[in-house]
Amino acid sequence: MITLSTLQKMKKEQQKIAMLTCYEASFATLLDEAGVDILLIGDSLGMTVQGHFSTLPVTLEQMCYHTEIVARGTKNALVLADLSFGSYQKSKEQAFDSASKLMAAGAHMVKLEGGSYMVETTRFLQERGIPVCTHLGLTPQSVNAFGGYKVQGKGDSAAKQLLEDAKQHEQAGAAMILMECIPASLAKEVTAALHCPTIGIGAGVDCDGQVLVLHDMIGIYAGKSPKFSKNFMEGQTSIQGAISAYVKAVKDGTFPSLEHSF
Ligand SMILES: Nc1nc(=O)c2c([nH]1)NC[C@@H]1CN(c3ccc(C(=O)N[C@@H](CCC(=O)O)C(=O)O)cc3)CN21
Ligand SMILES: CC(C)C(=O)C(=O)O
Ligand SMILES: [Mg+2]
Repeated sequence: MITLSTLQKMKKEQQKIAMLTCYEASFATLLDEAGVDILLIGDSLGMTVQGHFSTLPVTLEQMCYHTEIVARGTKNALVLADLSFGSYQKSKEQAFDSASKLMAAGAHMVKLEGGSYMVETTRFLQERGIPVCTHLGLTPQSVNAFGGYKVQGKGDSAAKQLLEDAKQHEQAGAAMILMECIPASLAKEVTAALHCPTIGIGAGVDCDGQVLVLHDMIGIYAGKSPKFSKNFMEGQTSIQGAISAYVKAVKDGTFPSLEHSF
């Protein structure tokens, strides 16, 4: 079983962490058996499974349902679940109520999106026994504020702010930091500055681990996949083969290459 201490050990020993999104039991078993370290029940299911244009319409009840059916198919991997939009931003108490439901559904850790204003929420959950992953950079629940899915952390002051946010969340007890769609050089700097593991998506090869959306990496997403994702079905004859190729590419540091980075 992968636990928090496994992940810390992997960072220390420079073994890369392979993570994928997963929304249901059959894929959970397949990914688990292929050696994926962390299964993320991402609110991206609003786009991949439900066909919405953003992650905003996803409800906490839906996240709990998907967490339950992923957890049921998982033996070894760590199960990480996204807090849905509106289920944690109001107060740290609201966040605890929502996170506790995801934990009861089978999550081992919850992920929240946010910068400095979320630090006290991270602390509140962590102190109450809920491991937290903080998602920084392109936080998709803020797509309307960003004006689109755009690269974040560009320029000195944005980079400095992101590094500061990461350090503050770590100090507040975050077990892991996930960085999305930021310059590779910044993600490298953050990874070196932290003791906890970092996971990147569109954040370059120097994070402690990588994540992709499952539907992008097997080439079945109906919308347009981001530039940083890669279709691992190319050259493979089965989904199992594609998943194994992804795990291997993350572990040996050949994914992401420069064409999948910013
Ligand atoms: N299928 C899918 N894959 C994802 O990676 C993903 C989701 N859905 N849903 C939730 C968020 C949204 N994400 C996205 C979506 C689009 C871009 C995108 O199109 N980015 C531009 C770069 C823009 C720029 O250069 O500033 C690109 O061309 O990739 C990025 C992240 C990542 N997440
Ligand atoms: C893109 C990943 C990191 C995510 O948050 C999701 O799948 O919802
Ligand atoms: Mg998400």
